[in-house]
Amino acid sequence: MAQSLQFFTSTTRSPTVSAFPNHTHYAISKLSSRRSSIFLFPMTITSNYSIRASSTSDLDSSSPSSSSSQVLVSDNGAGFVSTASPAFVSDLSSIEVDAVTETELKENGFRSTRRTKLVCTIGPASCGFEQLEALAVGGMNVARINMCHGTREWHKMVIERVRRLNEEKGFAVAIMMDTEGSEIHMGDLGGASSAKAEDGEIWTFSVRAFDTGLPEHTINVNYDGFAEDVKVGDELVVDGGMARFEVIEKIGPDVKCLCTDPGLLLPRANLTFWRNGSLVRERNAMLPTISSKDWLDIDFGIAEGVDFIAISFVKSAEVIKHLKSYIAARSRDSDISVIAKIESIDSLKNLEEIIRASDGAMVARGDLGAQIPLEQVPSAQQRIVQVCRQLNKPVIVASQLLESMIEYPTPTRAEVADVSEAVRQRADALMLSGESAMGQYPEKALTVLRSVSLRIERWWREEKHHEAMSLPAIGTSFSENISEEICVSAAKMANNLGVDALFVYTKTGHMASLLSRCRPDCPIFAFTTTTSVRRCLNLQWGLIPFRLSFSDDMETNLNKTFSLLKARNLIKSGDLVIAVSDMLQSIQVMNVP
Ligand SMILES: Nc1ncnc2c1ncn2[C@@H]1O[C@H](COP(=O)(O)OP(=O)(O)OP(=O)(O)O)[C@@H](O)[C@H]1O
Ligand SMILES: CC(=O)C(=O)O
Ligand SMILES: [K+]
Ligand SMILES: [Mg+2]
Repeated sequence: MAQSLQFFTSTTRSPTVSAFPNHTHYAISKLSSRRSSIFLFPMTITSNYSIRASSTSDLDSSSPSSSSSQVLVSDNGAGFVSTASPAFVSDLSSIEVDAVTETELKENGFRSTRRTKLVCTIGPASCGFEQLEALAVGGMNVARINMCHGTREWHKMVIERVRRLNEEKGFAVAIMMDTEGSEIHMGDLGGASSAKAEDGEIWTFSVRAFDTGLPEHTINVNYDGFAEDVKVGDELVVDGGMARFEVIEKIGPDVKCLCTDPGLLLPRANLTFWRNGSLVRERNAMLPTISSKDWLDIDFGIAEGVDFIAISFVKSAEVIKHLKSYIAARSRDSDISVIAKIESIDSLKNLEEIIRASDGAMVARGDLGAQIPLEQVPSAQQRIVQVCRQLNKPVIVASQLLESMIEYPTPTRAEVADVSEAVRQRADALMLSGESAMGQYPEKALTVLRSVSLRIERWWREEKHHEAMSLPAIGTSFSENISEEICVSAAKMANNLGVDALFVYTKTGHMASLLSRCRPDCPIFAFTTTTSVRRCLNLQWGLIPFRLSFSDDMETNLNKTFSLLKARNLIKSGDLVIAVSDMLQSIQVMNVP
């Protein structure tokens, strides 16, 4: 027997009626032969099962799906539906789930699926079709391309390969484009993959263009005002401390520097300047967050239909709002999520409003560690992860998670501990940078992220470390508040009853992220109507996104889903499931028939 708790509100409900529970009364009613329900309703119900909660903001009843056949066509993000050929449409009753999820579900059951999502930066070590496929098989949820490196043609090729992989092999890998930003950095070392600066050497940092190759011990700098701004005696820090120099002389566009801390110089490494022990920030403050080159890259990203655009060196919420309206005006049908990279002092100062304005955030520890003392990075990370969770925005922990694996096939114990801590903090996603872009062991590094995530997640569940994080109400309307309450209650019920999975039927994805925010013990099957929403859900903790054409009738949706999932051995009779949806504000508890 199935049981449900339903919340009914009317479209005309006055927003001034505030104390919802005080205005409700309780009734128990039989809905159907196999489902009994508890109604909480603030008004007289005139007919029972046909009433829908239509005041929810997450409901789009104009969606064509409400009249279409209720067929599960989940390819788990692979885009079969939008590109479906007529031949494929005739076979819509099959379920396409990506190979990784399907294997995990079949072999280990619901409870053991990985909750933490994985992002891999793609570079020369991982851009081949087979290499990308190996990463997809290994659990890559999002492929990141960094516009600091490579040509636009190269990025286009990577995007096309990922798309082809999704289409041909049924994966669901989303694409994130990361902007270069306009911080000061070195040039590309004239084609060399690295250069070694030794103690006591004199190097020239110059804004001149060298047509005939770089002279020895010379570094190009991308910022024209560099030679004017810098002062003799300044400390020049490469990549947050990979090497250090002291400015000893200025000669026109050239700045002579003495190497004081030897180290490896990598192409386009970030440069910061310190004067009397403080970071010199005026220079960067004058540069726009989104440079003219970034705008061209953003146009490219929109044209290519990437799923996420990550903005480097965000200083304020304004730039995010500006970009979001720019994207909205240019890409009417696609939903590109904007991720704010937290990697500067200003981004920490304005953290809450930046995150509120964004669709997600990245703890970009590489540059962050060059701007604040290293020992402050862990607490900044914890704060960013917490704020994101509270504001219901996905958060990625990035940089140097497994840095030693660029060269070695096993991580250090300290690196494993760092990954564990990010998983324990319940970040939505972990990111590989150099490890997957140019390291020797991209797949091995991904395997480490995957196995450490699985182990720590399981340990966390077994030990019942339910953190008592208070989740403040974030919705601005009454119906949004109801959705939040439903998700909080459903997640709590799921934990207390030990259910196998939460099901959420959501058109915008919002209900799914509200459930994810609660970090329940069981996985969340998120059924949504569009491929772009589903790919964005790929970044969120614990969500297993499916594409499903569903109706507003939950009974039909559930029966259809059960039979389609059972046919693929993804669920079995007797599994205990809790379902919520944004069509009918209800919590339904049932055993799979
Ligand atoms: N498309 C690419 N082509 C060549 N090398 C790349 C590419 N993408 C990344 N890399 C290499 O991998 C390293 C790490 O990549 P990552 O994306 O973290 O860049 P980053 O330069 O550290 O800058 P950011 O602060 O934007 O992350 C880079 O320093 C570069 O050497
Ligand atoms: C990822 C990134 O941009 C950083 O760590 O600086
Ligand atoms: K970048
Ligand atoms: Mg950075």
